[in-house]
Amino acid sequence: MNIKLYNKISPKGLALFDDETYRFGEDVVNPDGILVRSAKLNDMEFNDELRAIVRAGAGVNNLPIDRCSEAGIVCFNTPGANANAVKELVFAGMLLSARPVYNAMNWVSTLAENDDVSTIVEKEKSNFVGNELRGKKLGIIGLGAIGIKVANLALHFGMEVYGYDPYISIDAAWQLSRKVHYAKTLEELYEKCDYISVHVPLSDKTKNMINSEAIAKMKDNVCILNFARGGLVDEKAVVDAIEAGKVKNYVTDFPNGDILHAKGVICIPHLGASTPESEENCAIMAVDQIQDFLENGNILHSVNLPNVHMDRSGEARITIFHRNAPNMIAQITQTISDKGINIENLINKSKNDYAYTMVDVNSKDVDDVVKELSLIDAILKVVAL
Ligand SMILES: NC(=O)c1ccc[n+]([C@@H]2O[C@H](COP(=O)([O-])OP(=O)(O)OC[C@H]3O[C@@H](n4cnc5c(N)ncnc54)[C@H](O)[C@@H]3O)[C@@H](O)[C@H]2O)c1
Ligand SMILES: O=C(O)CC[C@@H](O)C(=O)O
Repeated sequence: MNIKLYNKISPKGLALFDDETYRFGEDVVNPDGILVRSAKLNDMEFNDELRAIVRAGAGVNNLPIDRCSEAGIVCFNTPGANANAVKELVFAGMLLSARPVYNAMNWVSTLAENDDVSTIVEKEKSNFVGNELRGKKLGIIGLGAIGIKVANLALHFGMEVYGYDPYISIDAAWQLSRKVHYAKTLEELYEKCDYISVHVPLSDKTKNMINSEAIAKMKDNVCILNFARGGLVDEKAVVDAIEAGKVKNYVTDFPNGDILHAKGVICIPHLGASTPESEENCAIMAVDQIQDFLENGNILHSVNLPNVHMDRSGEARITIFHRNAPNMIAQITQTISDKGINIENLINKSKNDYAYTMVDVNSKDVDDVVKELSLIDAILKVVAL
Protein backbone atom coordinates (compact mmCIF):
# COMPACT_ATOMS: atom_id res chain seq x y z
CA MET A 1 0.00 0.00 0.00
CA ASN A 2 1.12 3.54 -0.75
CA ILE A 3 1.24 6.19 1.95
CA LYS A 4 1.92 9.76 0.92
CA LEU A 5 3.55 11.98 3.51
CA TYR A 6 3.11 15.71 3.85
CA ASN A 7 5.26 17.60 6.37
CA LYS A 8 7.81 16.02 8.65
CA ILE A 9 6.31 12.91 10.27
CA SER A 10 8.42 11.49 13.12
CA PRO A 11 10.55 8.50 12.03
CA LYS A 12 9.54 6.75 15.29
CA GLY A 13 6.02 6.47 13.89
CA LEU A 14 7.07 5.67 10.31
CA ALA A 15 9.22 2.80 11.63
CA LEU A 16 5.97 1.03 12.60
CA PHE A 17 5.00 0.55 8.95
CA ASP A 18 5.57 -3.01 7.87
CA ASP A 19 8.15 -2.79 5.01
CA GLU A 20 6.58 -5.65 3.06
CA THR A 21 3.16 -4.05 2.93
CA TYR A 22 3.81 -0.31 2.83
CA ARG A 23 5.70 2.15 0.71
CA PHE A 24 5.76 5.66 2.10
CA GLY A 25 7.28 9.01 1.20
CA GLU A 26 6.62 12.49 -0.10
CA ASP A 27 6.85 11.43 -3.75
CA VAL A 28 4.42 8.49 -3.56
CA VAL A 29 1.67 8.66 -6.21
CA ASN A 30 -1.91 7.30 -6.11
CA PRO A 31 -1.80 6.83 -2.33
CA ASP A 32 -4.10 4.53 -0.35
CA GLY A 33 -3.47 6.75 2.65
CA ILE A 34 -2.11 10.19 3.48
CA LEU A 35 -0.30 11.30 6.64
CA VAL A 36 -0.27 15.06 7.12
CA ARG A 37 0.43 17.68 9.76
CA SER A 38 -0.33 21.31 8.91
CA ALA A 39 -0.11 21.19 5.07
CA LYS A 40 -3.34 22.56 3.59
CA LEU A 41 -5.11 19.85 1.61
CA ASN A 42 -8.38 21.81 1.36
CA ASP A 43 -8.24 22.34 -2.42
CA MET A 44 -6.41 19.15 -3.34
CA GLU A 45 -7.84 16.67 -5.86
CA PHE A 46 -7.76 13.12 -4.46
CA ASN A 47 -7.18 9.89 -6.39
CA ASP A 48 -9.89 7.20 -6.41
CA GLU A 49 -7.71 4.72 -4.50
CA LEU A 50 -7.37 7.07 -1.50
CA ARG A 51 -9.13 5.58 1.54
CA ALA A 52 -7.78 7.51 4.53
CA ILE A 53 -6.19 10.78 5.56
CA VAL A 54 -4.68 10.99 9.03
CA ARG A 55 -3.86 14.36 10.53
CA ALA A 56 -0.94 13.70 12.88
CA GLY A 57 -2.21 16.31 15.31
CA ALA A 58 -5.49 17.76 16.54
CA GLY A 59 -6.80 20.49 14.22
CA VAL A 60 -8.43 19.23 11.00
CA ASN A 61 -9.27 22.59 9.42
CA ASN A 62 -6.60 21.83 6.78
CA LEU A 63 -8.69 18.91 5.45
CA PRO A 64 -11.79 19.16 3.21
CA ILE A 65 -13.84 16.88 5.48
CA ASP A 66 -17.17 17.23 3.65
CA ARG A 67 -15.58 16.53 0.28
CA CYS A 68 -13.70 13.54 1.73
CA SER A 69 -16.92 12.09 3.18
CA GLU A 70 -18.64 12.33 -0.21
CA ALA A 71 -15.66 10.53 -1.76
CA GLY A 72 -15.75 7.82 0.93
CA ILE A 73 -12.40 8.89 2.39
CA VAL A 74 -12.10 8.45 6.17
CA CYS A 75 -10.40 11.38 7.94
CA PHE A 76 -8.66 10.84 11.26
CA ASN A 77 -6.74 12.89 13.81
CA THR A 78 -4.70 11.96 16.88
CA PRO A 79 -6.59 13.49 19.80
CA GLY A 80 -4.53 14.53 22.80
CA ALA A 81 -1.22 13.33 21.36
CA ASN A 82 0.33 16.80 21.40
CA ALA A 83 -1.70 18.34 24.23
CA ASN A 84 1.08 18.36 26.81
CA ALA A 85 3.47 20.21 24.48
CA VAL A 86 0.85 22.88 23.78
CA LYS A 87 -0.02 23.21 27.47
CA GLU A 88 3.59 23.93 28.37
CA LEU A 89 3.95 26.56 25.64
CA VAL A 90 0.74 28.27 26.77
CA PHE A 91 2.42 28.87 30.13
CA ALA A 92 5.54 30.18 28.39
CA GLY A 93 3.19 32.59 26.58
CA MET A 94 1.44 33.59 29.79
CA LEU A 95 4.76 34.22 31.53
CA LEU A 96 6.06 36.24 28.57
CA SER A 97 3.02 38.47 28.95
CA ALA A 98 3.22 38.72 32.75
CA ARG A 99 6.96 39.41 32.92
CA PRO A 100 8.69 41.48 30.19
CA VAL A 101 11.42 38.86 29.89
CA TYR A 102 11.71 39.16 26.11
CA ASN A 103 12.33 42.92 26.13
CA ALA A 104 14.60 42.56 29.14
CA MET A 105 16.74 39.94 27.43
CA ASN A 106 16.94 42.08 24.30
CA TRP A 107 18.10 44.99 26.43
CA VAL A 108 20.73 42.88 28.24
CA SER A 109 22.07 41.70 24.91
CA THR A 110 22.79 45.34 23.94
CA LEU A 111 25.34 45.64 26.79
CA ALA A 112 29.02 45.27 25.93
CA GLU A 113 31.38 42.70 27.50
CA ASN A 114 33.55 45.45 28.98
CA ASP A 115 30.55 47.23 30.57
CA ASP A 116 30.08 46.92 34.32
CA VAL A 117 27.22 44.55 33.55
CA SER A 118 26.19 43.60 37.09
CA THR A 119 25.99 47.25 38.23
CA ILE A 120 24.04 48.35 35.14
CA VAL A 121 21.67 45.39 35.47
CA GLU A 122 20.86 46.18 39.10
CA LYS A 123 20.30 49.85 38.24
CA GLU A 124 18.08 49.28 35.21
CA LYS A 125 16.10 46.19 36.18
CA SER A 126 13.23 48.27 37.55
CA ASN A 127 12.36 48.99 33.89
CA PHE A 128 11.36 45.36 33.48
CA VAL A 129 9.14 44.68 36.46
CA GLY A 130 6.18 42.35 35.78
CA ASN A 131 3.34 40.61 37.54
CA GLU A 132 2.95 37.17 39.09
CA LEU A 133 0.42 34.68 37.78
CA ARG A 134 -0.56 33.61 41.29
CA GLY A 135 -3.92 35.06 42.28
CA LYS A 136 -4.81 36.09 38.72
CA LYS A 137 -7.89 34.75 36.94
CA LEU A 138 -7.51 32.57 33.86
CA GLY A 139 -10.43 31.90 31.52
CA ILE A 140 -10.23 28.88 29.24
CA ILE A 141 -12.52 28.58 26.23
CA GLY A 142 -12.67 24.93 25.14
CA LEU A 143 -12.06 22.21 27.72
CA GLY A 144 -10.73 19.46 25.48
CA ALA A 145 -7.37 17.71 25.61
CA ILE A 146 -5.39 20.97 25.83
CA GLY A 147 -7.83 23.21 27.70
CA ILE A 148 -8.11 20.72 30.57
CA LYS A 149 -4.36 20.42 30.95
CA VAL A 150 -3.95 24.21 30.94
CA ALA A 151 -6.74 24.56 33.52
CA ASN A 152 -5.32 21.97 35.89
CA LEU A 153 -1.77 23.31 35.67
CA ALA A 154 -2.93 26.89 36.23
CA LEU A 155 -4.30 25.82 39.62
CA HIS A 156 -0.78 24.76 40.60
CA PHE A 157 0.38 28.27 39.67
CA GLY A 158 -2.15 29.56 42.21
CA MET A 159 -4.45 30.99 39.53
CA GLU A 160 -8.22 31.06 39.81
CA VAL A 161 -9.54 29.23 36.77
CA TYR A 162 -12.80 29.60 34.84
CA GLY A 163 -13.69 27.16 32.05
CA TYR A 164 -16.28 27.47 29.29
CA ASP A 165 -17.24 24.55 27.06
CA PRO A 166 -20.91 23.81 26.40
CA TYR A 167 -19.94 20.58 24.59
CA ILE A 168 -17.47 19.18 27.14
CA SER A 169 -17.16 15.38 26.87
CA ILE A 170 -17.74 13.13 29.87
CA ASP A 171 -14.13 11.92 29.70
CA ALA A 172 -12.88 15.49 29.73
CA ALA A 173 -15.13 16.46 32.62
CA TRP A 174 -13.70 13.59 34.70
CA GLN A 175 -10.18 14.86 34.12
CA LEU A 176 -10.92 18.46 35.06
CA SER A 177 -10.11 19.55 38.60
CA ARG A 178 -13.15 20.30 40.76
CA LYS A 179 -11.48 23.61 41.59
CA VAL A 180 -12.07 24.93 38.07
CA HIS A 181 -15.11 27.24 38.04
CA TYR A 182 -17.72 26.40 35.48
CA ALA A 183 -18.53 29.51 33.42
CA LYS A 184 -22.06 29.19 32.07
CA THR A 185 -21.55 31.95 29.54
CA LEU A 186 -18.64 33.52 27.75
CA GLU A 187 -19.70 36.87 29.18
CA GLU A 188 -19.10 35.57 32.73
CA LEU A 189 -15.60 34.44 31.74
CA TYR A 190 -14.82 37.67 29.85
CA GLU A 191 -15.80 39.97 32.68
CA LYS A 192 -13.82 38.07 35.33
CA CYS A 193 -10.54 36.99 33.73
CA ASP A 194 -7.10 38.59 33.45
CA TYR A 195 -5.89 35.96 30.97
CA ILE A 196 -8.09 34.33 28.34
CA SER A 197 -6.81 31.28 26.48
CA VAL A 198 -8.68 29.84 23.49
CA HIS A 199 -8.59 26.07 22.85
CA VAL A 200 -11.42 25.33 20.43
CA PRO A 201 -11.26 23.99 16.87
CA LEU A 202 -11.55 26.51 14.03
CA SER A 203 -14.90 26.09 12.26
CA ASP A 204 -17.54 28.30 10.66
CA LYS A 205 -19.07 28.63 14.14
CA THR A 206 -15.89 29.62 15.98
CA LYS A 207 -14.24 31.81 13.30
CA ASN A 208 -13.50 35.30 14.71
CA MET A 209 -15.14 34.41 18.04
CA ILE A 210 -12.72 36.81 19.72
CA ASN A 211 -13.94 40.00 18.02
CA SER A 212 -14.50 43.60 19.06
CA GLU A 213 -17.80 42.73 20.79
CA ALA A 214 -16.13 40.00 22.85
CA ILE A 215 -13.17 42.24 23.68
CA ALA A 216 -15.50 45.03 24.85
CA LYS A 217 -16.83 42.62 27.51
CA MET A 218 -13.34 41.73 28.78
CA LYS A 219 -11.52 43.30 31.71
CA ASP A 220 -9.12 46.16 30.99
CA ASN A 221 -5.50 45.06 30.55
CA VAL A 222 -6.53 41.50 29.65
CA CYS A 223 -4.06 39.17 27.92
CA ILE A 224 -5.48 36.99 25.14
CA LEU A 225 -3.65 33.76 24.31
CA ASN A 226 -4.27 31.88 21.07
CA PHE A 227 -2.56 28.53 20.66
CA ALA A 228 -5.52 27.09 18.73
CA ARG A 229 -5.87 28.77 15.30
CA GLY A 230 -5.31 32.28 13.92
CA GLY A 231 -8.82 32.42 12.41
CA LEU A 232 -10.46 32.29 15.86
CA VAL A 233 -9.40 35.85 16.54
CA ASP A 234 -10.31 39.01 14.66
CA GLU A 235 -6.76 40.28 14.66
CA LYS A 236 -7.59 43.83 13.62
CA ALA A 237 -9.97 44.11 16.58
CA VAL A 238 -7.23 42.87 18.94
CA VAL A 239 -4.55 45.17 17.53
CA ASP A 240 -6.95 48.15 17.81
CA ALA A 241 -7.79 47.16 21.40
CA ILE A 242 -4.08 47.00 22.29
CA GLU A 243 -3.59 50.48 20.75
CA ALA A 244 -6.56 51.74 22.78
CA GLY A 245 -5.05 50.35 26.00
CA LYS A 246 -7.88 47.83 26.54
CA VAL A 247 -5.86 44.67 25.83
CA LYS A 248 -2.35 44.26 27.25
CA ASN A 249 -1.02 41.47 25.01
CA TYR A 250 -2.10 39.10 22.31
CA VAL A 251 0.07 35.97 22.47
CA THR A 252 -0.33 33.90 19.33
CA ASP A 253 1.15 30.75 17.84
CA PHE A 254 -0.13 31.89 14.42
CA PRO A 255 1.76 34.96 13.22
CA ASN A 256 1.13 36.67 9.89
CA GLY A 257 2.33 39.86 8.20
CA ASP A 258 -0.50 41.97 9.65
CA ILE A 259 0.37 41.35 13.29
CA LEU A 260 4.07 40.50 13.14
CA HIS A 261 5.30 43.89 14.35
CA ALA A 262 2.13 45.14 16.02
CA LYS A 263 2.50 46.64 19.49
CA GLY A 264 1.75 44.19 22.32
CA VAL A 265 1.54 41.16 20.04
CA ILE A 266 3.80 38.27 21.02
CA CYS A 267 4.31 36.01 18.00
CA ILE A 268 5.47 32.40 18.26
CA PRO A 269 6.03 30.48 14.99
CA HIS A 270 3.45 27.69 15.47
CA LEU A 271 5.62 25.80 17.95
CA GLY A 272 2.79 24.41 20.10
CA ALA A 273 3.33 20.81 19.03
CA SER A 274 7.00 21.12 18.09
CA THR A 275 8.62 18.78 20.59
CA PRO A 276 10.07 15.38 19.71
CA GLU A 277 7.78 13.87 22.35
CA SER A 278 4.56 15.13 20.80
CA GLU A 279 5.75 14.60 17.22
CA GLU A 280 6.44 10.96 18.14
CA ASN A 281 3.12 10.53 19.96
CA CYS A 282 1.21 11.94 16.98
CA ALA A 283 3.12 9.87 14.42
CA ILE A 284 2.78 6.62 16.40
CA MET A 285 -0.96 7.11 16.85
CA ALA A 286 -1.38 8.11 13.20
CA VAL A 287 0.49 5.08 11.87
CA ASP A 288 -1.30 2.66 14.21
CA GLN A 289 -4.68 4.07 13.19
CA ILE A 290 -4.05 4.05 9.44
CA GLN A 291 -2.62 0.52 9.45
CA ASP A 292 -5.57 -0.92 11.37
CA PHE A 293 -7.94 0.86 9.01
CA LEU A 294 -6.23 -0.05 5.73
CA GLU A 295 -5.69 -3.69 6.75
CA ASN A 296 -8.77 -4.44 8.87
CA GLY A 297 -11.19 -1.58 8.22
CA ASN A 298 -11.28 -0.71 11.94
CA ILE A 299 -11.79 2.98 12.69
CA LEU A 300 -10.39 4.81 15.70
CA HIS A 301 -10.45 8.62 16.06
CA SER A 302 -12.08 9.49 12.80
CA VAL A 303 -13.63 12.93 12.45
CA ASN A 304 -16.20 11.93 9.82
CA LEU A 305 -17.12 8.42 11.00
CA PRO A 306 -17.61 6.86 14.46
CA ASN A 307 -15.19 4.44 16.11
CA VAL A 308 -15.87 0.97 14.67
CA HIS A 309 -14.01 -2.21 15.63
CA MET A 310 -14.79 -5.83 14.87
CA ASP A 311 -12.46 -8.81 15.34
CA ARG A 312 -11.82 -10.61 12.04
CA SER A 313 -13.87 -13.69 11.17
CA GLY A 314 -14.78 -15.51 7.96
CA GLU A 315 -12.76 -15.50 4.72
CA ALA A 316 -13.01 -11.86 3.67
CA ARG A 317 -14.16 -8.52 5.03
CA ILE A 318 -16.19 -5.99 3.05
CA THR A 319 -16.05 -2.40 4.33
CA ILE A 320 -18.71 0.05 3.20
CA PHE A 321 -18.69 3.85 3.70
CA HIS A 322 -22.22 5.05 3.02
CA ARG A 323 -24.71 7.78 3.74
CA ASN A 324 -26.74 7.44 6.91
CA ALA A 325 -29.89 6.60 4.93
CA PRO A 326 -32.81 4.23 5.60
CA ASN A 327 -32.68 0.61 4.46
CA MET A 328 -28.91 0.43 3.96
CA ILE A 329 -28.29 -2.72 6.02
CA ALA A 330 -31.14 -4.52 4.23
CA GLN A 331 -29.74 -3.56 0.80
CA ILE A 332 -26.21 -4.58 1.77
CA THR A 333 -27.16 -7.97 3.25
CA GLN A 334 -29.55 -8.71 0.37
CA THR A 335 -26.85 -7.97 -2.24
CA ILE A 336 -24.43 -10.29 -0.43
CA SER A 337 -26.91 -13.14 0.12
CA ASP A 338 -28.13 -12.92 -3.52
CA LYS A 339 -24.63 -14.13 -4.46
CA GLY A 340 -24.99 -17.14 -2.15
CA ILE A 341 -22.45 -15.74 0.28
CA ASN A 342 -23.01 -16.23 3.99
CA ILE A 343 -22.47 -13.38 6.46
CA GLU A 344 -20.35 -14.42 9.45
CA ASN A 345 -20.47 -11.12 11.30
CA LEU A 346 -21.61 -7.56 10.74
CA ILE A 347 -21.29 -4.17 12.38
CA ASN A 348 -22.90 -0.87 11.46
CA LYS A 349 -22.44 2.52 13.06
CA SER A 350 -23.34 6.05 12.06
CA LYS A 351 -22.18 9.59 12.78
CA ASN A 352 -24.39 12.46 11.61
CA ASP A 353 -24.94 12.13 7.84
CA TYR A 354 -22.60 9.17 7.28
CA ALA A 355 -22.34 5.55 8.33
CA TYR A 356 -19.99 2.62 8.05
CA THR A 357 -20.73 -1.07 7.76
CA MET A 358 -18.24 -3.95 7.95
CA VAL A 359 -19.34 -7.41 6.90
CA ASP A 360 -17.26 -10.57 7.37
CA VAL A 361 -18.25 -13.23 4.84
CA ASN A 362 -17.48 -16.91 4.33
CA SER A 363 -16.05 -16.51 0.80
CA LYS A 364 -12.93 -14.94 -0.67
CA ASP A 365 -14.68 -14.51 -3.99
CA VAL A 366 -16.26 -11.09 -3.35
CA ASP A 367 -15.32 -9.04 -6.44
CA ASP A 368 -18.84 -9.18 -7.94
CA VAL A 369 -20.46 -8.29 -4.64
CA VAL A 370 -18.12 -5.31 -4.26
CA LYS A 371 -19.07 -4.12 -7.79
CA GLU A 372 -22.80 -4.45 -7.09
CA LEU A 373 -22.61 -2.76 -3.71
CA SER A 374 -20.73 0.15 -5.32
CA LEU A 375 -23.74 0.76 -7.59
CA ILE A 376 -26.12 1.37 -4.66
CA ASP A 377 -26.94 5.05 -4.60
CA ALA A 378 -26.05 5.96 -1.01
CA ILE A 379 -22.84 3.90 -0.98
CA LEU A 380 -19.72 6.05 -1.31
CA LYS A 381 -16.90 3.50 -1.13
CA VAL A 382 -16.67 -0.30 -0.89
CA VAL A 383 -13.42 -2.12 -0.22
CA ALA A 384 -12.78 -5.85 0.27
CA LEU A 385 -9.96 -6.77 2.66
N1 LIG B 1 -0.55 25.35 18.45
C1 LIG B 1 -0.50 24.08 18.11
O1 LIG B 1 0.50 23.58 17.65
C2 LIG B 1 -1.72 23.22 18.32
C3 LIG B 1 -1.55 21.88 18.70
C4 LIG B 1 -2.69 21.11 18.94
C5 LIG B 1 -3.95 21.67 18.76
N2 LIG B 1 -4.05 22.95 18.35
C6 LIG B 1 -5.38 23.56 18.16
O2 LIG B 1 -6.06 23.51 19.39
C7 LIG B 1 -7.40 23.06 19.18
C8 LIG B 1 -7.86 22.31 20.41
O3 LIG B 1 -7.07 21.14 20.55
P1 LIG B 1 -7.50 19.98 21.55
O4 LIG B 1 -6.52 18.90 21.36
O5 LIG B 1 -7.73 20.52 22.90
O6 LIG B 1 -8.90 19.56 20.89
P2 LIG B 1 -10.13 18.84 21.57
O7 LIG B 1 -11.01 18.42 20.45
O8 LIG B 1 -9.69 17.85 22.56
O9 LIG B 1 -10.87 20.03 22.38
C9 LIG B 1 -11.61 21.03 21.78
C10 LIG B 1 -12.69 21.44 22.78
O10 LIG B 1 -13.33 22.61 22.30
C11 LIG B 1 -14.71 22.53 22.66
N3 LIG B 1 -15.47 23.45 21.85
C12 LIG B 1 -15.82 23.35 20.54
N4 LIG B 1 -16.50 24.45 20.17
C13 LIG B 1 -16.57 25.27 21.25
C14 LIG B 1 -17.14 26.53 21.49
N5 LIG B 1 -17.77 27.21 20.53
N6 LIG B 1 -17.02 27.08 22.72
C15 LIG B 1 -16.38 26.40 23.71
N7 LIG B 1 -15.83 25.18 23.55
C16 LIG B 1 -15.93 24.63 22.33
C17 LIG B 1 -15.04 21.07 22.42
O11 LIG B 1 -16.20 20.68 23.15
C18 LIG B 1 -13.79 20.38 22.95
O12 LIG B 1 -13.94 20.05 24.32
C19 LIG B 1 -7.30 22.18 17.92
O13 LIG B 1 -8.53 22.14 17.23
C20 LIG B 1 -6.23 22.84 17.12
O14 LIG B 1 -6.78 23.79 16.23
C21 LIG B 1 -2.98 23.74 18.14
O1 LIG C 1 1.95 19.55 13.52
C1 LIG C 1 2.18 20.62 14.07
O2 LIG C 1 3.31 21.09 14.22
C2 LIG C 1 1.04 21.48 14.62
C3 LIG C 1 -0.13 20.69 15.03
C4 LIG C 1 -1.26 21.48 15.61
O3 LIG C 1 -1.53 22.67 14.96
C5 LIG C 1 -2.48 20.62 15.75
O4 LIG C 1 -3.58 21.06 15.42
O5 LIG C 1 -2.34 19.49 16.23
